[in-house]
Amino acid sequence: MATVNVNNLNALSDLHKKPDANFTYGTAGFRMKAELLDSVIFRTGILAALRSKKLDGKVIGCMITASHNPAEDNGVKLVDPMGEMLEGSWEAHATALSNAESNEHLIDYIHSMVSSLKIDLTKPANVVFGRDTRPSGESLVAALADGLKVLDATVTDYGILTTPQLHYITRCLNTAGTPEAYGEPTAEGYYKKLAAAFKVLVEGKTKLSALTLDCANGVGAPKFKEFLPHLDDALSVKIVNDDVDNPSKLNLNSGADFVKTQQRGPIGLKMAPQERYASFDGDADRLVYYYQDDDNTFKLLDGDKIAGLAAMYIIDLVKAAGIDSISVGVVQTAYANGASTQYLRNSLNVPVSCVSTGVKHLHHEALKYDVGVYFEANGHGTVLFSPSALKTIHSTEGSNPAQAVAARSLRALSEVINQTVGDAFSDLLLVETILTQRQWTPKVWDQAYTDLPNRLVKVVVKDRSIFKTVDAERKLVEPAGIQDAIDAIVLKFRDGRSFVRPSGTEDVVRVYAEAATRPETDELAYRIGGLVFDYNSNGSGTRPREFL
Ligand SMILES: CC(=O)N[C@H]1[C@@H](OP(=O)(O)O)O[C@H](CO)[C@@H](O)[C@@H]1O
Ligand SMILES: [Mg+2]
Repeated sequence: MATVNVNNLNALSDLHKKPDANFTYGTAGFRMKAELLDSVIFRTGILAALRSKKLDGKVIGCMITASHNPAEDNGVKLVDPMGEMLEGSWEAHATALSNAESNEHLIDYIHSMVSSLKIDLTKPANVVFGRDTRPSGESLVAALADGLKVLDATVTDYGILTTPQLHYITRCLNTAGTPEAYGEPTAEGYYKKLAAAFKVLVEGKTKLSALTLDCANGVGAPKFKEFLPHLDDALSVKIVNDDVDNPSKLNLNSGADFVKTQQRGPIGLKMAPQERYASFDGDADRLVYYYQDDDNTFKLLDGDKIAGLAAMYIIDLVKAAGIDSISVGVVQTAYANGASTQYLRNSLNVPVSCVSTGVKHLHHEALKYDVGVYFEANGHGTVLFSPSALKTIHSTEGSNPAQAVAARSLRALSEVINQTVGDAFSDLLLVETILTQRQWTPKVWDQAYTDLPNRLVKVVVKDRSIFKTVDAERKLVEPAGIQDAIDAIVLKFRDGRSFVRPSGTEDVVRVYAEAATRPETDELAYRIGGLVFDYNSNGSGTRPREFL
């Protein structure tokens, strides 16, 4: 069995010493204050090389970003060969490597992986990486490169990219020269592919008024500016919050997460009634839309609304193309608004699955449908076309001109939508396609259903690990008895629904509540919040005043 060059590892690892901290590779990879990340990223480089060797030298992607987190944070996520998230069973290896206390422990763990996973160290390792606009990215890339040197990986640094661009590039590199070739493995190739498909989709339609796009002062801004010229004149976009030269502004009072959680527009953005607005998050994999109604109320068109719009459109298009062998399904999490689930099931008659929080769960479930639409309410999602659906779409010519046009649109749609991961650019083009095809204002889109008022509350507890869930995180089985208490409260509220789960990314327990009216929703959320806080005296700090 080949072994790791210990001298090489020692010399490199000494440059990236582990601080006194404990790390976990979670739903969003590693994510924390950037100053803690140097050793974690160095070791993630080693893991990426091991993963590539395990997969016979297939290219693994590595993205340095902390998405919607504040500017001082950073993080890292690995991308598997087809552009999907790192296989779940490797997350534990990432965690173990990052926590090895000494070089000896690190080497031991690598060797234990080599033997238990039968990794052939003589195989090549190929890794590509990119980063968002965070200032800490540059030195973290250097740590990553050192980690990759440990196992002599062949690397390509793609510089500053959006997260979905790196997923796209990874898939392109691994499919090049095969019948599944995904495209040119460059940002330029990505722009060309998306733009060509979008132009087909809106050809001959009257252009909509300009969309105002908030880029959260992140990587979406320079990259969307690079992309726009490829669209020629097919779409008008006015970019705001594009100040990437002031890192402290990243995600500050702007961006998809701010808009979704605060249920308001970015601070400083003057909104005009009935105009379209959209926000990206800090690494451009999330998208939400919004508008201001005639009575000046703020209206959010979140991931659930995008999923509903996309499902409605795809079902119509499949029918219009005369195809009856393709079924559409939608995947949501428990955070999806109850009204959206009702709309999908009862108005669109599509099957809806509910899975645990985290995109990998949604992605996995969506693969079970011919066309699987998946979105988290926060705006992260995409539409997956199965190989058989693609085959049908590509072989459908249509028996009349209308069917031929619909089939052509379906083909273009499968090109415009990023098949690897939720992608704000791609999702934006999807929404703009549908609104342009239908000549809809955001208000018309919004009329599909009315969201139930909802509230998300964070509860700080002493130990969130005591909260154990089942049923796609909708029910608590531990602590014992708490679910009965929740159910008893929920029963008192019209259209009431509430669930409690520990966050996978923050040290809090989240409470979600919805009910028929805003006051009832707030009362429900704060009563459950209070219940969780008080349960077995597990609350931490001062009991929030609003808790009932
Ligand atoms: C309620 C909510 O928005 N939760 C987010 C959040 O997960 P938590 O496990 O709830 O902290 O971060 C995840 C990663 O970005 C994202 O997938 C998920 O939707
Ligand atoms: Mg993101």
